[in-house]
Amino acid sequence: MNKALTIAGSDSGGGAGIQADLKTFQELEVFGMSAITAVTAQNTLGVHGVYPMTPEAVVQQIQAIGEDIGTNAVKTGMLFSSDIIEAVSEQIRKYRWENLVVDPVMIAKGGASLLLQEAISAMKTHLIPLAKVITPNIPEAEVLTGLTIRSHEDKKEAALKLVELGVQTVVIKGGHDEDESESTDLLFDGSEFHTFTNQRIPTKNTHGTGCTFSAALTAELAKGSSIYDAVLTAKEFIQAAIEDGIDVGHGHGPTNHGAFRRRREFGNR
Ligand SMILES: Nc1ncnc2c1ncn2[C@@H]1O[C@H](COP(=O)(O)OP(=O)(O)OP(=O)(O)O)[C@@H](O)[C@H]1O
Ligand SMILES: Cc1ncc(CO)c(N)n1
Repeated sequence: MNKALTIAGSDSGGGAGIQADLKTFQELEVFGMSAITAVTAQNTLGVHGVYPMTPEAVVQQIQAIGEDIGTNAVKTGMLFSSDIIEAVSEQIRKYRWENLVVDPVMIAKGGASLLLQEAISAMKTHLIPLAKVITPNIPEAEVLTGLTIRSHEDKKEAALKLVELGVQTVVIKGGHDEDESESTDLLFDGSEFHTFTNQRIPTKNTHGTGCTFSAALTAELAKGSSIYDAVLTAKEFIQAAIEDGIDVGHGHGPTNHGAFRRRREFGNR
C-alpha cells in the first residue's frame, strides 16, 4: 500500500489540519501517517488556543516514521515557528523525501495566526526549495511574493516569482479570489501554465478546503501520479467535498471527505 505522511497541526474540530489530511489519505486509499507540530483548540467558529510542540517532539515523530515505515509522499501544513520549520526541513533532507507538498498555512479562516511572522523567511529559504509542489492560497501567495493579487494575470506573475524560490511547481488556489461564479486554481511548472476551474459553490461550510485539497494532491503523488493528474483529482475531490459539506457547528462547517469516494462507488446521489 502506498503511504503518505502529514506534518501539520491538529484541529480538534476535525475539519482541517491533521484530521482533514488523514481522512483524505484514507479516502484515496493511501496509508496515512502524521507528525503533529501543534495542537489547536478549534471548532467551526474559530481557533481558541494554539499549543506548539517542541521541535524535538516533531523531529522524533518524523524519525519514528523515517527509520521504520518510510513514505511515498509528504505534505506539510501548519508549522508555526522557524524552529519547527528548520527542524522539519533538516529531516526531509536527511531522508531524501522528494515527493514533498508544502501547503504554506499562515492564517485560519477566522483570522487566527497559524504561522508566526518570524517564520516566513525560514519557510522561504529552508522548506520551499525542497518542495515538489507548493499550494498557497491567494493571501499566502501575496505574503510570499510581496505582490497584490487581484486578477488572473496577477496570479501568473506571483507564480513566476514563487518558482524563483526553488520549488518545481506552484499551485495558487482560487478559493479567495473575487469571482463569484467560479473558483480557478493556477498551476505553473516553471514553463507552462494550466488552469483548473470549477463552479464556485455558495456555502459557508469551507473549513479545511485548503488542507483537504493539498492532502488529496499528496495522496495522488504517493500513488505515482503526475503533478497535473494529481491536481486534477484533488480539484475533483475538493469540489465533491464542498458540495456535500457537513452542516455541524455554528460557524464554517467542514467539508465532506467521503463525498468523492461515495460518488465514484454509487454515482452522484
Ligand atoms: N466555494 C467554493 N467552491 C468551489 N471550490 C472552492 C470553493 N472554495 C474553495 N474552493 C477550492 O478549494 C480549494 C482550496 O482553496 P482555498 O483557496 O479555499 O484554500 P485555503 O484558503 O488554503 O483553505 P483553508 O485555509 O480553509 O484550509 C481550491 O481548489 C479552491 O479552488
Ligand atoms: C491545524 C490547522 N491547520 C490548518 C488550518 C487551515 O485551514 C487550520 N484551520 N487548522
